[in-house]
Amino acid sequence: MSYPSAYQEAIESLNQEVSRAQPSDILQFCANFFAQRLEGERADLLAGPHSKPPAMSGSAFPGRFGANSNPFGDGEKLGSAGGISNVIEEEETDTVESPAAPNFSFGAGGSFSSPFSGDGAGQGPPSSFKPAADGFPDQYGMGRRTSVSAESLNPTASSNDNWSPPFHQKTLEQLTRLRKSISGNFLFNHLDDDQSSQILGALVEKPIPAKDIKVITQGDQGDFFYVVEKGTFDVYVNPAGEFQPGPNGLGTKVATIESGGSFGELALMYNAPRAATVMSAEASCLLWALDRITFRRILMDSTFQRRRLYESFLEEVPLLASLTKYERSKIADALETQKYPAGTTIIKEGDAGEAFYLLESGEAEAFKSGNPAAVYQYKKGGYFGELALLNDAPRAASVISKTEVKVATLGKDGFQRLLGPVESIMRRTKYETGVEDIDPLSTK
Ligand SMILES: Nc1ncnc2c1ncn2[C@@H]1O[C@@H]2COP(=O)(O)O[C@H]2[C@H]1O
Repeated sequence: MSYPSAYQEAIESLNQEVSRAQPSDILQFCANFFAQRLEGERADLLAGPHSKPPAMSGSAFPGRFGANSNPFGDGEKLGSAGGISNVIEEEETDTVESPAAPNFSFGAGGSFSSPFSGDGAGQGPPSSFKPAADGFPDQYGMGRRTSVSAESLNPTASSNDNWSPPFHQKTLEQLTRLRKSISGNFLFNHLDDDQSSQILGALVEKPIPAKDIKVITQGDQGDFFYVVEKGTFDVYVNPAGEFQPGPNGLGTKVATIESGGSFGELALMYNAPRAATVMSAEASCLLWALDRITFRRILMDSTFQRRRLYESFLEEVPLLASLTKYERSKIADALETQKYPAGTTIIKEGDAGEAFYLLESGEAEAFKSGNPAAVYQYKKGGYFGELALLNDAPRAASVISKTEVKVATLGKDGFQRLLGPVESIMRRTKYETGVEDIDPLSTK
């Protein structure tokens, strides 16, 4: 008997997924698998003519609450737009619309309807999900979907399939604002021109009119990555692994994200439940939302590689030991590696300071003019170049490579934004001879 090719393709995809995931509850797994494929196709149809149907959106892990159910128990709020449940504000009578829908708007009658159909997703986390002590889930990567869709077979842009990103028309004024918002974001640093214009086309503007709007709810499925154009957002982690109703349901505040920053990448990168709840900290905020598939196809590759590349090295840097794993990943996003042969002047005394350096391998030494002996020695995991940035002063010494070295550099902007929590540790560093003589560390 011959089967329709679409059916054969679907069954093959399911087989691959089952053999990789080895689920214990086969029926639930298959039900979720097909429900989510359907969901992806419908979402795409509703999103308009520019987008092509993804083979599958969402994660295939069986949710504690079953496919398409809301962990907060209000199954009736499930929306069809975006194929996912409404969100977020338990108290709100939300009208559900896909944030990707061109005609997205807030609800009638002046009451806010959450724009985030994607992030109120009904799929709860697997019951084994628990965040680590630092709020960063241990299981990241474990539930990683590796098959099924074109997206996940090859998450990077590839010429051998017919995927193209959604395109949302923008005014010149919107484009100018958008370009400015992403210009300082390290995740967008490594895009070529084509990728940049694809990302600019795919982002959708999302005004957040009020304070305390939950954009992301911990434990939910994630469908969008967000860039902050205006306003601030607070990040909360509940040690139970999900947002819970009640006065302490948010958990502890772990971070604040400001304009130019971004959030919501973890769930998309690792196919994991949302690791934190993210809420507007003031009224009149403005976000740009990027759909999961475009994020995975265009942005994820470099982000993922960069975080992996620096993960183990940054864990061994004593200066960064007090940071959470998440704070270290944000540093990894911003680092650039450079190699220098032995005898290279990496930093020149008296110059203006533009970057901070972590020594990835090799050895280097600091020298001060008039003194032929080295005043400081650097080994793997050491850092230099902080004084000029901390004090807005000229370089206090020259740093010269003693062997071939590999350094990870962090620009001034990243240094100021990401190393705030360890500033006091850097200020405590005692230079044995010379450097502190001309550097007014002690005056701070
Ligand atoms: N300490 C933190 N732990 C986890 N997530 C964080 C933290 N600080 C900020 N976030 C962001 O909060 C987001 C919640 O959704 P995601 O898990 O997709 O991605 C998460 C990160 O982008």
